[in-house]
Amino acid sequence: MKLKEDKMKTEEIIRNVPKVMLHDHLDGGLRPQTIIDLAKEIGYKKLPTTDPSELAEWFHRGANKGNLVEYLQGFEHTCTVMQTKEALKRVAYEMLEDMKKDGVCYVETRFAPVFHTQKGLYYEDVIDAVLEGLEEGKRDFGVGYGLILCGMRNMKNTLEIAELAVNYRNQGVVGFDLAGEEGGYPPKKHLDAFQYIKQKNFNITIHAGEAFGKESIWQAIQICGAHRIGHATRLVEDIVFDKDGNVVRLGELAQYILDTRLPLEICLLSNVHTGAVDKLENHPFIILFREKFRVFLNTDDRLMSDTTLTKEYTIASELFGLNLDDIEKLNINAMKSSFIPYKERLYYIYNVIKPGFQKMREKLLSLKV
Ligand SMILES: O=c1[nH]cnc2c1ncn2[C@@H]1O[C@H](CO)[C@@H](O)[C@H]1O
Ligand SMILES: [Zn+2]
Repeated sequence: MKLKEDKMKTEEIIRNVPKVMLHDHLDGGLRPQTIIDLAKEIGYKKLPTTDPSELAEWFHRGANKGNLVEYLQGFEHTCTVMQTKEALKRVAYEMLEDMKKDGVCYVETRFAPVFHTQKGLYYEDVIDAVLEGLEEGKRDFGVGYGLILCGMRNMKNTLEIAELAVNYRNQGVVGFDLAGEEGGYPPKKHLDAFQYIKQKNFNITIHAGEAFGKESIWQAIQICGAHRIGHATRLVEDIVFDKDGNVVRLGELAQYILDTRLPLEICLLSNVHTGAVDKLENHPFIILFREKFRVFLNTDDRLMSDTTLTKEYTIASELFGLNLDDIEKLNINAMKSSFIPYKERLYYIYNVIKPGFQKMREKLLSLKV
């Protein structure tokens, strides 16, 4: 965005327009101070410091190693302090407060119930506590939410998690995801879980094309029936470029994804930290956006990737030259892709997102920037 710095900064503009986020891990977005408080309550000694900014830095350093396996190690600490109903509720509630500050009007957050039963909670206790925190957060901060339950690729209980997701469909759970280390754990190993979700007319998103190639994306869509893909970074492997980097031709998978408007949940910074891309400048997001794929931006793990949705969009604006219309388009893409009922999606688009962007345009006009 070409704006005069002294009038309104790009970041401030982006923070103040209504945004939608569909890929955010609840256990990857704790406030450092909350981790410190919760660790103290349970006598957890493995944190390196009780200083919140040092702790944030430590998590980020641990995640920023260029591979998914090391990136995922930090979750051991966040999950360890999320083993009571109170802790789960607090984290969920604070997440919505943080979304409000970030200018997010609707969020789909996700987590894996299997990581929260170390101290004897049942799955239902875990999910109830998270939903309670989300419901209170929605009431206090006015941010809409949907909850996605993650099955883990390296575990065998994904059908059970899929069943739980369906059981909670009328209480705030909107879909089922497959997360965790990608290499060596193809999604087709969890076909029973995906078939169950499909039979129940429910929603599937799958992490794919992050640490493994386009085959993983193909399998997630065509074998497992994913309605959305998390990351899909390596879909570029299915696009042919000329020597100047212009798109010459899409492969069959990329063409299918484009034509069927299959949503891609793009996470810029996280992809650099896990090594899915070598640097931000080389992220295929802008190619996919210009080719009119249904893409939008997300944070993935705010704590590990030291990010917010405002930051992701600000970086994209500065790096790839997005303007306000582009940012509106991306957020409408996100809302169209959400797992809530169609009429609710329309409500957000026409009553929240479009008026919010229009208000910002008028404000910018009045400032003559
Ligand atoms: O970028 C990612 N790729 C794959 N798995 C992830 C990513 N970020 C987090 N998780 C995994 O999802 C679980 C549930 O939220 C987290 O505990 C983490 O293990
Ligand atoms: Zn993720």
